[in-house]
Amino acid sequence: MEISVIGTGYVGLVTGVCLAHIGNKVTCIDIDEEKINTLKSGISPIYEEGLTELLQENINNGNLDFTSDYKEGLAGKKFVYIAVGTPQGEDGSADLTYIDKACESIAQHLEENTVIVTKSTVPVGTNEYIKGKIESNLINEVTIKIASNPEFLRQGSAVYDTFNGDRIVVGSDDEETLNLLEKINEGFKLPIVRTDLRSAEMIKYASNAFLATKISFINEMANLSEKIGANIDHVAKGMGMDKRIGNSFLNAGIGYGGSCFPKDTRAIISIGKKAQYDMPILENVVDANERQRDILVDKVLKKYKDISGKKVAVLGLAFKPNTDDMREAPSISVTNKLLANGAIVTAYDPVATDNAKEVLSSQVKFAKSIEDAIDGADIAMILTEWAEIKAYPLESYKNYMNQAVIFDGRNCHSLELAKESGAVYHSIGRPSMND
Ligand SMILES: NC(=O)C1=CN([C@@H]2O[C@H](COP(=O)(O)OP(=O)(O)OC[C@H]3O[C@@H](n4cnc5c(N)ncnc54)[C@H](O)[C@@H]3O)[C@@H](O)[C@H]2O)C=CC1
Ligand SMILES: O=C(O)[C@H]1O[C@H](OP(=O)(O)OP(=O)(O)OC[C@H]2O[C@@H](n3ccc(=O)[nH]c3=O)[C@H](O)[C@@H]2O)[C@H](O)[C@@H](O)[C@@H]1O
Repeated sequence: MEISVIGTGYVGLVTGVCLAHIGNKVTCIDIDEEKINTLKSGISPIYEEGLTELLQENINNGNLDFTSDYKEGLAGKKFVYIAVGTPQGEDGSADLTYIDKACESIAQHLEENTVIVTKSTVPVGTNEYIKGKIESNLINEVTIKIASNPEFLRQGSAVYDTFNGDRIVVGSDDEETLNLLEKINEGFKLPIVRTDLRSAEMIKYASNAFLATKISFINEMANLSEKIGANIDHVAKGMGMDKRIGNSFLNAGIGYGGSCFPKDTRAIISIGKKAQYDMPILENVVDANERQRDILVDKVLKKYKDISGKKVAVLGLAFKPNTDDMREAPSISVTNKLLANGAIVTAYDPVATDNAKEVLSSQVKFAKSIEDAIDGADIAMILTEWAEIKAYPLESYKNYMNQAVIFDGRNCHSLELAKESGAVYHSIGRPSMND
């Protein structure tokens, strides 16, 4: 199939590359010319395992190309995927500015009948809005069909998820469009859920909201476990063995971040408000997550009372491992709170340092290795469970720090090893060691 993908961010680029890999002829369009030039030379602007290899292979075999020119990018295409950002607006609802602009550009350059497929996460009813927006701006006499094909990939394992996800959702109010979308997606060899437009849009928000709820729930259990002398690792294991609960997404920590859970939970609350329906569960999920981000610094402040002038090493900055994305990363609020309390902060992340420099305070110093960060530090705080940070032995901290005091916001180490190491070790929802 001849496909055009609008937007080459995490979703658009991975979608475009993977659609090309299963045999489609794909042109990706982005308004960011610098990004397009980078992509044309076979370099991925984002860090995703396996992406560069697939990108280069499909450019070389002629299945994939890139342009910032809509006319060139839409020529001869039967399907146009929209994968532009839908960030959080000021009132918490999804901001559709990028969608609007993409629709206007599509309408001005569409020369034949086309199926518009929305990959971006958009509020219920937006696909109908997109159809109207494009139709009212069309220059040529063409007809468009519309479909929703929400994306469930995770950053850091985006390519893997595209070929190994649990399901693909295709939504349309037109049977023929659903058949076409099903045909395109057959190449991924995953179960396909066929549904109407609005249900497809709702499946995306309901899924992210449920996962966010699971995280806030386990964090609440962790905070209580700590107070009453239980261990959240054992609690989560015991809960997760019940298949109705499931053992994934039960890792307690300093809260969820990233470009999606925070914005999508707020967006669904806003969708509820517009439908005059309160969503008390989700409102509390969001509040609980905000509070959870403070938990680790609060532990530090409880122990030291005054951290002014103390040297704090922050290990891990990205919102989760295997990504360089800093959007809504808990490290932002943690470092701000440390600095506000007078601490001297040195941070290390294996991949996200460049992006972190853009969003963290200029007072944060950046280290090139774990050793570099903890050298001469009074306190070490683990914020992201990178494999490198997890594998770094607790015994080694004392070789560099003034005294090995570690606050682990991602429960990277077993309590047994923590005890043996002799380091003072605090974590989330578990007893402290050697304190
Ligand atoms: N990042 C993720 O892991 C996931 C994101 N989503 C959803 O997918 C959508 C896209 O998210 P990301 O890929 O993270 O966004 P992103 O911000 O990484 O990328 C968006 C891209 O669209 C481009 N763009 C903006 N306006 C444009 C226009 N008018 N024409 C052409 N290109 C334009 C930007 O230059 C940028 O390269 C959002 O709705 C998001 O909620 C869904 C599942 C996973
Ligand atoms: O809509 C989206 O953008 C995507 O959002 C999430 O993917 P992502 O944000 O990449 O990352 P996750 O692995 O889900 O982690 C999100 C946040 O939750 C936190 N988390 C996750 C799992 C857990 O058990 N505990 C926990 O605190 C992570 O540290 C991270 O900050 C969903 O997992 C994807 O299915 C979805 O497509």
